[in-house]
Amino acid sequence: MPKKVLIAARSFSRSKEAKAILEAQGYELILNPYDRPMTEAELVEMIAGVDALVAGNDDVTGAVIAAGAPDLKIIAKHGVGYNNIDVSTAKQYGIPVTVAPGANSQSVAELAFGLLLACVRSIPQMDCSIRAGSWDRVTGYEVGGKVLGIVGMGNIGGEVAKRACGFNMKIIAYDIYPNPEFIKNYGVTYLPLPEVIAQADFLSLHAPSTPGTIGIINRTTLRTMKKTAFLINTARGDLVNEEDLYEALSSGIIAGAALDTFAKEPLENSPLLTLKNIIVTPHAGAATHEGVIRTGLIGAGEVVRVLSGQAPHYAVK
Ligand SMILES: NC(=O)C1=CN([C@@H]2O[C@H](COP(=O)(O)OP(=O)(O)OC[C@H]3O[C@@H](n4cnc5c(N)ncnc54)[C@H](O)[C@@H]3O)[C@@H](O)[C@H]2O)C=CC1
Ligand SMILES: O=C(O)CCC(=O)C(=O)O
Repeated sequence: MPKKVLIAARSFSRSKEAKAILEAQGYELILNPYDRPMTEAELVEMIAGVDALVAGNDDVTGAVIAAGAPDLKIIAKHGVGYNNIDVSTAKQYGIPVTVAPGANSQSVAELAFGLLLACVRSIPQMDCSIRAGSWDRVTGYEVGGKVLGIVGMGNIGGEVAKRACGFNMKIIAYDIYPNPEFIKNYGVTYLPLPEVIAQADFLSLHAPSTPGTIGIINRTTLRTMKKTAFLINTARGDLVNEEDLYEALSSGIIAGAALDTFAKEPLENSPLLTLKNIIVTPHAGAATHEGVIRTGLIGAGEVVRVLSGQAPHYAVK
């Protein structure tokens, strides 16, 4: 009987390089039949008898893991943010959860920077306006000399800081573990979170979703931001209270925002979509050809290692 790998992560299933590694082992690949992340119920229905699960942003709950045990030997996250996976239940069943550290950092950092520039120069708004028959120029702002605040200075935050140096920005950051390399290489100044939020002209979020970060951008903290500031969130939607952000954007508390991630995805019928000073993308930070290949190769390698009895390289602790 061939070993079975359920590939819920749609990016992985489109990566012939990653799939080839699994196919070379003779595994049977079962693909996510939906054109979106899988729900708990859908995963529970398909997980029985599966040896490995490659998960994207699918709902890998305790019920899914319980339904997969004892056959399920590994959950390989196609990416880095594993807040959608019930790691503690996986641990109880002795199932390692692996990630692909750094594999998509460049892709996400480039999108974050693209969003930052799109916000401050109103790029999507001007594109829309020309298509509607007008030739109005929006006067924006330069980013050189402005303060970029980064919350979560890890792999992605570091890549964002590297790019900000090229734009001659002043970089301030908050992280629970300051990294001296970022101070040395990119001139990052670490500050307490309230100071980063208050001083930033652009506030870019790159921390994981944890009990310590959920809701860090809320009514109270938004009111401490500059009125001219822009918020960029390519981390996780639940870092931002969306109702409070709507209020802040519609009443001029901050100038604008760009969001790639949302509390509930896909984003549907959100009041945020009625605002002109917001740009949204569909959790596409990691969606580049290069990033998907790197991420898939790491995930496939982890699956092969575990299914052949070896320890994974990048298991979540
Ligand atoms: N939009 C997208 O497609 C993607 C989004 N992401 C999100 O970005 C996040 C960051 O990714 P990486 O930089 O690769 O992870 P990383 O683990 O390299 O960096 C995360 C950083 O956040 C810091 N951190 C943890 N808790 C914190 C707290 N309470 N306050 C401040 N800092 C805290 C850590 O010390 C670390 O330096 C992921 O967890 C994921 O949620 C990641 C990849 C793609
Ligand atoms: O789109 C993906 O593959 C997941 C990207 C992501 O959010 C992550 O790596 O945490």
